[in-house]
Amino acid sequence: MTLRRAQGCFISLEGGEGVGKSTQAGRLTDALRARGLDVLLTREPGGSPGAEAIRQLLLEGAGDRWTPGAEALLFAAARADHVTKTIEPALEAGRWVLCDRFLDSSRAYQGVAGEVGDAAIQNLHQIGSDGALPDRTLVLMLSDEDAAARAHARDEGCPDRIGGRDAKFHAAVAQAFRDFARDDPARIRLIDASGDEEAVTERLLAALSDLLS
Ligand SMILES: Nc1ncnc2c1ncn2[C@@H]1O[C@H](COP(=O)(O)OP(=O)(O)OP(=O)(O)O)[C@@H](O)[C@H]1O
Ligand SMILES: Cc1cn([C@H]2C[C@H](O)[C@@H](COP(=O)(O)O)O2)c(=O)[nH]c1=O
Repeated sequence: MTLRRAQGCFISLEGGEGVGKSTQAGRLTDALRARGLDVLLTREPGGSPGAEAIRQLLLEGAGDRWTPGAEALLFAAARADHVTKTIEPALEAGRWVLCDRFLDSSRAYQGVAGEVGDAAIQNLHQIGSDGALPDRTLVLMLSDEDAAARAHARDEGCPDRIGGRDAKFHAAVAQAFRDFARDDPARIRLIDASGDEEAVTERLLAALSDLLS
């Protein structure tokens, strides 16, 4: 489903742990605002009061706190609240929405790496959020080693419930994002996340050039 909007665009930033999404979400928001756009920066899980409460349930506690299916349902419930309360109203008001993670994180983490299955994740998204999709999804890609080093340095060795999963899980997440981009090149673009922050922001802007003209 295409979300109703006056003139705004819905952009999601995706990728594995530590690739620089949150850093680039802030930088890209500034760059788009400097072009005169009214941008709402939001994130998942979270982005509305209800979804932020669910974020705590998802990211805190023991690794086995939820079954894979329960985890997928919680992400879908948080997303449904976020889409209804935050994303849709902003797009209807003609704003741009930049979202740090969205559906493709559930497809990669729960659907593929967590083995719930892509079709099941898409079904939950249809039920919860009417299948709403971004206009463009930019996936930051970094070698598994460099991403793990960045995340480790940032977290000081104390990752959250999902970030702390093993290297095999995170490699499966990264491969899933590559596969999604191959299967849906019109929406999903892979972006090289290596090098300095400014260079990465320029690559992201280049991947939005058709939407900015
Ligand atoms: N281009 C870059 N070069 C070097 N370090 C970077 C770069 N971009 C971000 N970092 C650093 O890497 C760490 C991870 O960045 P950030 O938190 O933005 O990643 P993320 O993709 O949002 O991670 P997560 O999904 O795990 O929250 C931070 O300490 C950040 O300062
Ligand atoms: C939206 C979404 C997120 N996750 C995971 C990915 C990360 O480990 C955390 C979010 O932490 P961040 O520092 O805000 O990136 O949650 C997931 O497994 N499934 C999802 O749908």
